[in-house]
Order: sequence, then C-alpha cells, then structure tokens
Amino acid sequence: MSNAYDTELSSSRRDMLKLAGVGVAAAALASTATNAAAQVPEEADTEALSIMRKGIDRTLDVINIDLLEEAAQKIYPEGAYAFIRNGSGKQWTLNENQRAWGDYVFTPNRMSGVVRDNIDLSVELLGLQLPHPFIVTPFGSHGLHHPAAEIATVTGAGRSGGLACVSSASTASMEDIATASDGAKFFQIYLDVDPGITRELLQRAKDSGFHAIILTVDAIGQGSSDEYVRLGRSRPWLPYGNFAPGQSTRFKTDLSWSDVEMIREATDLPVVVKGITRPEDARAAVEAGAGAVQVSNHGGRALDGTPASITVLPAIADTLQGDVPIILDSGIRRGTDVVKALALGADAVAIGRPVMYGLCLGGASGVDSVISYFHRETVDTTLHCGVDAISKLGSSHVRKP
Ligand SMILES: Cc1cc2nc3c(=O)[nH]c(=O)nc-3n(C[C@H](O)[C@H](O)[C@H](O)COP(=O)(O)O)c2cc1C
Ligand SMILES: CC(C)CC(=O)C(=O)O
Repeated sequence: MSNAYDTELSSSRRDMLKLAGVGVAAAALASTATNAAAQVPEEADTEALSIMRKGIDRTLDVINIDLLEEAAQKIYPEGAYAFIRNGSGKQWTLNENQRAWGDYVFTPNRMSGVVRDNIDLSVELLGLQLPHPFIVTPFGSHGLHHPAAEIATVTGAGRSGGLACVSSASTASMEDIATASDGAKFFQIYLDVDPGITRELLQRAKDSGFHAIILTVDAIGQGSSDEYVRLGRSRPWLPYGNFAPGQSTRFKTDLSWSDVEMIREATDLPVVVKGITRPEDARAAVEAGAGAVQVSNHGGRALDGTPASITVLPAIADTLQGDVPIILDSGIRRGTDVVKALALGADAVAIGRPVMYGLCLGGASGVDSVISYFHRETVDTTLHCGVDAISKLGSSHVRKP
C-alpha cells in the first residue's frame, strides 16, 4: 500500500510512545488536552520536547517573509526545517511558485481619490462573511512549530476574524481546536482506505462546528524533499490528535470524483476540492458537488513540474465563470501576490509556510502578525490599483509584461 508521503499517519508503538511525550508538553503549555496526551511516555522524543518548550507568544514585526523564515530557521531542528521548507523533486514547482508572480505586472490606476483607510478587504465565502481574504491553509502537525500547536494558530487567525483550515493530520484534536476560538474553521480531510474512519472524521468535524470540509486530492505520492531524505527523515514525530494512540490510518490514493459525492452524502457541509490545477478538473469538481475549489500545487510538495497556481488561475476562472468561489494557494509571500491572485479570479488566498514561521516565532500573536503583514501590503497594493474594495479588482489591473 503506498500512502501519501512518508507520514505513516499514526503508527508503531515506538512512535506513539515518542509522540505522547510531545502531546503532554503541548497540553501543558496550551492548557488543552490532545487525545495522545493521556498517554504518559516512558521514552520521550527529547529533540521534539526541546522545540516544544521554546514556544512563546509575541507580536512580530514582519518586514517580509524571507526575513521571517531566516529567523524561524534558527529555531527549527535541521530535519524539521528541511521537511517544512522544501519541495519535491528538482523543486522546479517550489521555485516556480515564486518566479511566476513576475508573469504579471500591475497597471496602476492613478489619481483615483481612494482613501486608504476605507479600503474594504471583506469577502463572502461559502456563506461566511470574512473581514479579509487571508486563509490559514491546512497544514499538518503544527506541534512542530509551537507547543500550543493548532490551538495557537486558530487563536491567532481568529483575532482578525480570519478563516483557519485545520488538517486531519493536526497535532491537537479537532474538538480541542474547534473550542479554542470562535473564528471560522474548515476541516481538511485525507480519505482513509477504511471508509468507516473517513465517515467518523466527517461526523466529528460536523459535530465540532467546522463550516466546510476540504478534500485534498493532490497528496497521492512521495512528497518528501531530497534534503529531508538526506537528513534521514529526522523531524520529530508528533502524534496526530484526531486518532487514538495505536490507531493506524492509511491514506486512500485511488481517489476519484465519486469520493466528492461520497462526502456530500456523508455530510451536509460544503466541500472544497483542494489541489486543482486544470480547468477540466475544476469543472468536474463542481459537477461532483464541490462548493468551492482550491487552486494549489501543495506548495511544491506534490508533483514537481506542476505549474504555479497563478499561471493556471485565469483559465480556471474562465471555465468556472463564478459558479463557485476559487481559493488560491502556493507561494503567496507578499500583498502584491495576493492582489494579482484576486485580480485574476481568486476570491481568497490560502497561506502556508509564512503562517507557520509566524507560529514558530510568536505563537498565536505571531500568526496574527503574519496576517497583519498581508493585510497591510494588500491594502497598499489595492490603493495603487485605484479601487476601494478587493471585490472591484479585475483583469484590468494586471497584464502580461
Ligand atoms: C509542511 C507542510 C505540511 C502540509 N500539510 C498539509 C496538510 O496536512 N493538508 C493539506 O491539504 N495541505 C497541506 N500542505 C499544503 C498546504 O495546504 C498548501 O497547499 C501549501 O503550503 C501552500 O504553499 P505555501 O506554503 O507556499 O503558502 C502542507 C504544506 C507543507 C509545507
Ligand atoms: C500528513 C501529510 C500528508 C501532510 C501534508 O499534506 C504534507 O506534509 O504536505
């Protein structure tokens, strides 16, 4: 059975013992209990524990994401950093996620009279009124970044009223995460080969108050970077808070559109299909019942050679014609990236590593600081475009150079 990546989502007894040690540290610092925290370890992963104990909560002065990453790199153990930062294969896609923003330039609109303070960043998404379009993307194992793990992330995202997506491979349990903040939350699922496990996760997400389900469809192969493998796949192993100690789960890789229909039948929550890079797949997702699509190449961690999200967005937006909202992720690092994505058809953007670096350096406040950085830069860029609302951004604000 080939599972997505090298995760062995939940795992052997040896790993569970290691993992439980981290769970205890997280629970103590976050004043919350994960499933795994109940198991007191005899053998703890000392490297993991040492990162966990470094967790602090502070506001960050985010100048740009490169500088933020440089600061975070000093905190992560080498293996963890290699796991988080890198992409698959030759890392062409990872690099393309940065380069491709240059395929579009702005056509700034001068003398518009727009008042900076009045610029409206609000967006409606699947029935939610959000004050800004910056979504925390689903990302596994937040415990690698901070002792309070996803509890800190959703707390930080919730401070600005933002939407946070929670990975099924979270460190804390979805129930603990759901109660940590009143903010809007989506639950991301990796389907299990056992449909019973999948159905149970979907039911728990609904019962916990998540607003939508994200089905990730692109993590169906080895996503490890060469550097991470070279370092012996040596990130600290953390427990997955959604699974009981000892419970094992294996990702289903033979996904098909009927899986979207299965989720639609199992829950009345809207479904977002994440990992779309082709117009045909966007249309098929809608036909299978998706309420939104997420254009994504998994931050360059899935198939190397997949195009940057921004380069495929215009054709996908053209095909969908506004039938469902489009979320875009992979490589968003500046407000200018956000505005290019919104102008070319995205309704909202999802942000991965930058939020994690904020979490690592500043906990909930660090996450909030990263969102504030994107907020500030997006307002500035929208002002240059000469419109007073991001809903007014369109293809006239960018062009090919
Ligand atoms: C370390 C790591 C873990 C991730 N875990 C998940 C996950 O559990 N579920 C998921 O749907 N996507 C996951 N992703 C992909 C992100 O949701 C998103 O597509 C990607 O991070 C966006 O690119 P960015 O990091 O350049 O912003 C992960 C990405 C990274 C780097
Ligand atoms: C559990 C993993 C497959 C999480 C993930 O999507 C990733 O590491 O990119």
